[in-house]
Amino acid sequence: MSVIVAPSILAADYLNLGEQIKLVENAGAKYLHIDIMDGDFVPSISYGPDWVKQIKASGSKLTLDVHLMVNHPEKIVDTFAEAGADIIGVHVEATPHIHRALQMIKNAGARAEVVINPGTPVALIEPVLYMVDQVLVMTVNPGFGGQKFLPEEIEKVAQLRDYKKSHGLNFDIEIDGGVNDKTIVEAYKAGTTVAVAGSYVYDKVDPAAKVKKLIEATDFEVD
Ligand SMILES: O=C(CO)[C@H](O)[C@H](O)COP(=O)(O)O
Repeated sequence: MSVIVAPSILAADYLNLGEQIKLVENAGAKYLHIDIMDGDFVPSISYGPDWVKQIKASGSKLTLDVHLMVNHPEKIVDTFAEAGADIIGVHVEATPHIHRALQMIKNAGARAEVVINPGTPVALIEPVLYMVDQVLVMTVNPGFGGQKFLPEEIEKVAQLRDYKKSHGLNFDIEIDGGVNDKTIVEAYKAGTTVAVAGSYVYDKVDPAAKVKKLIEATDFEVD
């Protein structure tokens, strides 16, 4: 068993996006991570639902893992589900209506993900863990690629793994930010099942080799 690799297109070469996606898919990535940034919840602005629609229509078999770094995500979850998002992640910090936002994602036929920032404890999302398919633990503060991995976030992964076991739940645990073939190892041991990697994969050198390295680095059994 290895971690599921989710390359983040934030660091990709946008003028050759189709090719960049094929490279990681052929190398063994199963998910493609698409960061939606609104310039408000996070300082940056990225792209919108048309990107998801076009990637879906490109014939890629990758699971489209859409991370909404936006305030009031419940206003746009339907739009992204219609565009073809397979997984939609919403930040607990971005809305007073996290339960409703997750319900909307599920009603729209996508997999529901709740996301926590480094400053947010796991306890804050415990009331909604029974209804999610995936939890994303941010291992950097969201908004920018290329930041340094925060090792203290691994403890939250372990807490979530223990919660899953003690409550008989089966959600995936994803990490995002500063992931490389070194930082992934302890996070995988703690219970990470999906790893987002942006700049490590798409550093313009050899994205396929980087995906393979992440898979190889986690090619061992954990309980
Ligand atoms: O959510 C994110 C930043 O907020 C991204 O997924 C980002 O692409 C991660 O990049 P890197 O792997 O370079 O840290």
